[in-house]
Amino acid sequence: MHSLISNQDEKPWVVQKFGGTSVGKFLKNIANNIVKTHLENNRVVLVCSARSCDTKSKGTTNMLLKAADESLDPDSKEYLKTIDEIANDHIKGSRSLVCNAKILDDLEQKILNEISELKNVLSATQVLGEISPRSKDIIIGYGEKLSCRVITAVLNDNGIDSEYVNLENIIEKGKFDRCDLDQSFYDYLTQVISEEVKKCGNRVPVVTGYFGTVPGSLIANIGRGYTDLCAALLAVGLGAQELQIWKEVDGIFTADPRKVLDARLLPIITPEEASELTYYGSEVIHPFTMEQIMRHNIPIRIKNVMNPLKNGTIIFPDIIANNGWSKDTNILELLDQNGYHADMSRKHPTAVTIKDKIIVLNIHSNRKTISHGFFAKIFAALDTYGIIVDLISTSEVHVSMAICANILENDLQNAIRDLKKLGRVNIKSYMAILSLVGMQMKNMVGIAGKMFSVLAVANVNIEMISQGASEINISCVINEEKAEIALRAVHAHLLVPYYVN
Ligand SMILES: Nc1ncnc2c1ncn2[C@@H]1O[C@H](COP(=O)(O)OP(=O)(O)O)[C@@H](O)[C@H]1O
Ligand SMILES: N[C@@H](CC(=O)OP(=O)(O)O)C(=O)O
Repeated sequence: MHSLISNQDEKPWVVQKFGGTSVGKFLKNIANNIVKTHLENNRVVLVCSARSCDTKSKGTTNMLLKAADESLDPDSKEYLKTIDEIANDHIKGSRSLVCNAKILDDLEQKILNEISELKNVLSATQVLGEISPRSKDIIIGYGEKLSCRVITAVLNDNGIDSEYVNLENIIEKGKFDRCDLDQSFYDYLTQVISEEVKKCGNRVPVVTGYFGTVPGSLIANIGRGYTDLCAALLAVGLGAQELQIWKEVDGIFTADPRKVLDARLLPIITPEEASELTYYGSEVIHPFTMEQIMRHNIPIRIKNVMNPLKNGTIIFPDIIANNGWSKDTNILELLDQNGYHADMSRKHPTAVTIKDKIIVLNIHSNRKTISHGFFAKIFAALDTYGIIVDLISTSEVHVSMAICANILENDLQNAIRDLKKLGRVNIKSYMAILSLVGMQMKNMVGIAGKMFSVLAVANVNIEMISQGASEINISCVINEEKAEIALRAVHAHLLVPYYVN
C-alpha cells in the first residue's frame, strides 16, 4: 500500500520520469518550470532517458546501437564517427544550456571521459568480432549516463542542488545471472535503487533510467522504454505520492491524437486499460511499469513537458478509488471535476487503438495430425524462433494468429517451414490490429456487435476477431490500409463524449 509519511516535516516524494525527446528539447523548461515548482511541496527525484534532439529514432540509444553494429566490421572505423557525433551532440547541447563556466568545464570533462570509455568498449567488441547481449546492455547504458550528466549540470546551473546517480552497477554481480526476471528480481531492484537514491540527502537525485545488465539482457527481456520501469521501481521503493511520466502529449487520449483530431484527453484511466492500450499500439508508457505500480497502488500521472500546468491523465488503480483513499485531495478533486463516481463507472468504452505492421498466420490442420499436441507444436515452433503472438483465434482444426511483422525474415520462414508439418499454412501481410478498450465493456451487452456493424458500414473487412479473457478489450485484425478509416469510424460512433456518466 501507499506508505504514510511518518515524519510530518518530510515532504512526500514525487518521481518524475523524462523521456529522451523531452530532455533533448525542453531541459531549461524542465529545470525552471517543472522541477522548481514541484520542489515547493515535494521531494523530487528525476529518472531520465538518453537524449533525442529530434525523434527517438534519431536519438542517442539508436546511435549507440548503430555504433555497436558498426564495430563488428573488423576493417571499419565507422563506429568512431558515430561515437563522435554522439559526443558533439552532448557537448553542443551543454554549451547552449549551461552558463556557469566551472560547471560547464566539469561537465565537458565528464562527457569526454564517458566517450573515451565507450570507445574502449567498442574497440574491444571489434577485436572480439561479436557482441554479447550483456555488452549491448553496457553500450546502451552510456546514453543515460551522458544525458544524466548534462541534466545534473543544467539543474545545478539553474540553482537546483542536484546529484548524478548512476545505476549501471546497482545489480550485484553474479547474483541473478542464472535467474529469470521474476518478481523477486524486481523487489531486489526496488530496494537497492531506492537505497542508492536516498544517499543524495537533500539534493535532487538525477537517476540514470538504465539500471545495469539484467538477467538475459535488458533489450530482450524488458525492451526499449526501460526507463519507465526504473522510475516505477523507484516510486515503489520510496513510497512516492505519485509517479509522473512527462511526455510531449497532454496525456492518454481516447485515440492517438495524431490520427483522430477530435480525440479527447482522458483525465483518468485504470492501469489495466493503460496496459491494453500500450500493448496494442498506443505506446505512451512501458507495459511493465503498470504491473509494479499496481502492486503498490501508487498513481501514475502522464503530463506534458510543453504544457506543465495541465492535469494530464492519471492512471489510477481501481482499488484506491473503491477504498476511498483520501491522502491526496488533488486526486479526489480531479475525480469530482470530471464527474466521476469513486468506482469510476463509465457507460462506454474508454479508448480505441491501432497496432500496425501485423502479419496473420493461418494454420489449417490436416485432420490426420490433429491431436492434443497440435497447439503445443504450434507454440513450440514459434518459441524456437522467438515469435510473439499478439492475438489468437482458434477452432478445432484451424488456428489464426496475429504476430508483429517486426521479426527477422529468416525466423519467420523457419517457423513457417516447421508449421507446415502440422497442416496448410498461409500468411497475410500488411495487416493491423484494432482494439477497443474499456473497463466497463464486460457489462455492455452488444458492444462487440456495435463495433463490427460500425466497421461494416465503413466498408472495413475483418480478418480475425479476438476478445481477451479480461473482457476489457475487443480486438480484430483488418487491412493496414483501412486502419485509420476504421479507427476514426469506431471513435466517432463508440467513444461517446466523456462526461455523460
Ligand atoms: N491514446 C493515445 N493517447 C496519447 N498518445 C498516443 C495515443 N496513442 C498513440 N499516442 C502517441 O504516443 C506518442 C507518445 O508521446 P511522446 O512524448 O511523443 O513519446 P516518447 O516520449 O516516448 O517519444 C504521441 O506522439 C502520441 O501521438
Ligand atoms: N533510451 C532508452 C530508454 C527509454 O526509456 O527511452 P524513452 O523514455 O525515451 O522511451 C530507449 O530509447 O529505449
